[in-house]
Amino acid sequence: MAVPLPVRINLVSLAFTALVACVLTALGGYFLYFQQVEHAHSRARFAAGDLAERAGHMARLGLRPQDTAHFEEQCEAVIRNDPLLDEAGVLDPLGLVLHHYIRASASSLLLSDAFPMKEVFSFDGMERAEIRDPLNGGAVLGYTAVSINQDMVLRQTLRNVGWLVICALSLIAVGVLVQHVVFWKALGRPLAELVRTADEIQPDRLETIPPALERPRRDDIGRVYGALRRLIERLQEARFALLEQNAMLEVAVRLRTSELEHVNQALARDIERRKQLEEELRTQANTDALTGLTNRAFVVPYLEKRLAQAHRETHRLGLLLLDFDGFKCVNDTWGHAVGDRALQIMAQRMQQECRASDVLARLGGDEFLIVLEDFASQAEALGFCERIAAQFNEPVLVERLALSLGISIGLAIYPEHGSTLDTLLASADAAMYAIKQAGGGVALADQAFIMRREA
Ligand SMILES: Nc1nc2c(ncn2[C@@H]2O[C@H](COP(=O)(O)OP(=O)(O)OP(=O)(O)O)[C@@H](O)[C@H]2O)c(=O)[nH]1
Repeated sequence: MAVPLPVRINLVSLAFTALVACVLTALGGYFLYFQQVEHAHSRARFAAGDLAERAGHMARLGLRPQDTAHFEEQCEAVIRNDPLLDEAGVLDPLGLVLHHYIRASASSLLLSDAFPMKEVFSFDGMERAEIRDPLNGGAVLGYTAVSINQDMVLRQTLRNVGWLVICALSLIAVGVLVQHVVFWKALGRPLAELVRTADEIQPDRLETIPPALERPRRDDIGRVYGALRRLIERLQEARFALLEQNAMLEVAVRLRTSELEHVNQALARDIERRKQLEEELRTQANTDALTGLTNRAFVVPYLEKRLAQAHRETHRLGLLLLDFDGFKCVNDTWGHAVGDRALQIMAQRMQQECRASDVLARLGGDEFLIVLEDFASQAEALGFCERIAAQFNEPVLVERLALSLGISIGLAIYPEHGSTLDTLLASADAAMYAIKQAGGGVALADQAFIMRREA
């Protein structure tokens, strides 16, 4: 779980304050100890001086230190009156201990004959004074020495340090409390509110600024609130612009879609028209405009295909070449329009005579061609030719005119009269020409003629 920022700040601050307090307490303890030591030394100096001065007075009265036991009491009084002192003594000029008192609880005995004189003068825990003889020009009569109570110095120092620590801890506790209150009010609560407010911001609820951000604040948090408010305002603007753009985009897409639909429809119509046109063109290309029959362009490739199939399937195929007789005369006598109409009527008659499997084509002028299929014999094919020719027995009625037309038909049969389109056409043409010379009718191709051409 994340620790809130104010608590973290407090913890860091607490750790730092504790560190500072520890350092200050250590320095204070060190200082207190030396103060205490210095105080004990000054007490020892004073006691040693006092003892030496009393000994001087005694010497003025003619009593030397070694002559009176009064100094025993003096030494005891000094030690009893001051707990900071441990031991007091009077020594002769050579360092021999004349009078001496040591506290019962003292840890070690310093002033004894075993304690050398030079140690007395150099030992750090002891203060000394000279006993001067006022009657003898201040000659040295001996020495006084007072040692300090090290244990007591330490105990008192520790006691003082203890108080110091208590004071420091109390100060830290108060400081932390104050800090916590200050940080929570100045930072924690506003930050928590800021986080809650930021969490509540939703894209669809940007219309109103959260009330917490409207409250005026003059501190740094207030600046953060202001920044968040400005951010929301910019988001509002951006969202509004986005909605506008979306709406415009939707309209543009709708327009474009409808445009595309129109274009698509127009394109579909175009394609359909083009297909129809192509179909018409194909039909036109393969159709004779006057009679509506298929034309030469269609029938020649068709004939080639049927010939190939007949070759594969080994069946017969009939080819009829037809040419009107006396048609020029109709044109010349009654005009081209009457000739046209006669051509149309005769084409219709011939077509009616054909079966679905037969193909009638106009090659041009008054020349026609029929592809004949499904016949069992030459006689059957010739019978078909006769029926076609019989259509010309009836006069052709055009604009109250009864026109008489003849027909010459040359019949060539695959494979008897030719195995290729050219030879079949030539056979049929020769037969048709021959019968025309004979005055019209139906003629079967001459096999001998064919043999000659193919040879
Ligand atoms: N009305 C009309 N006449 C055409 C058309 N195409 C060709 N012709 C005419 O048809 C005639 C055909 O000539 P021919 O075959 O010599 O006429 P014909 O009188 O039948 O002579 P033969 O075939 O020898 O019996 C010509 O006068 C052409 O000008 C057409 O589309 N319409």
